[in-house]
Amino acid sequence: MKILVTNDDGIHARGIHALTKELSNIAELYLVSPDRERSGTGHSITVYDPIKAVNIDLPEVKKGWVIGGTPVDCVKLALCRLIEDDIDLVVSGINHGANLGTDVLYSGTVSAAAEGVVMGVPSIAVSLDSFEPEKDFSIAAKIVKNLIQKVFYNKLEKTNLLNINVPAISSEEIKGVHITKLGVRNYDNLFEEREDPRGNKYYWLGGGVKKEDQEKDSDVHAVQKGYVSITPINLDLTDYNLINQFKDNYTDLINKLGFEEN
Ligand SMILES: Nc1nc2c(ncn2[C@@H]2O[C@H](COP(=O)(O)O)[C@@H](O)[C@H]2O)c(=O)[nH]1
Repeated sequence: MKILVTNDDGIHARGIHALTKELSNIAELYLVSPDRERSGTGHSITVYDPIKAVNIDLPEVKKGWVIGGTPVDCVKLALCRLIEDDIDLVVSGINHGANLGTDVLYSGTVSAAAEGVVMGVPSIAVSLDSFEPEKDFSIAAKIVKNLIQKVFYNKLEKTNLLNINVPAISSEEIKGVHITKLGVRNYDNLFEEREDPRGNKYYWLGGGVKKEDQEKDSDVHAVQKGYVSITPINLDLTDYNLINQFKDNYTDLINKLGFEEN
């Protein structure tokens, strides 16, 4: 099995190295990682700047690159240009901090995995529910390895994206695994206002989670209660209910818009 490993916290983050150390036991690894922290970059790509790619030698990795781009650039560049072999799985993480509920819309970790699915490769995003840089990532890495080896390998369809969140507790304390839906994460979006030496105002996004979702089948609730959360995510954003509403009222809608049907 050939796995492409990436992340959004950058090559110096501990999470990606815990992941490659563990996954190198079950697969041949390729790594493409941003050269610096790219948290919160969502599905952004680099269009108007060149993307620098520098080889990196890592003991657990067949070939590795560090690039001056976003997490999605990493996967796109890897699958379209850098790697000639066929990749069986993209694994993005281990993120420093959970990516639960609506976090996934901002998350470079999840979007890098989503790009794998866009490129036709089954993909997994994995995050640890802790922002402590010295946190032990090995438990989350072992969970991902076991899930790939024992549950998902050869069973993931080409269109599958799994978002995995691991509670930051000991393996003995982890109560099990829940298959969940995306919950709701509301943030108290504290933008700190500051002033530069020339009197120009600038802002820093800070804040934190304001209210956690209490729905029992949500990813937020599972991690809160000490379970590993696995959320299957579909990239089809179409609102089929609304399509049917438009179809049911099509004639009326067209008349209101003043177009004559040809
Ligand atoms: N202060 C806020 N933080 C937010 C908000 N929405 C998401 N987030 C955090 O960003 C990361 C992005 O994920 P990553 O995989 O790119 O690191 C996410 O985990 C949340 O912690 C917000 O509205 N305000």
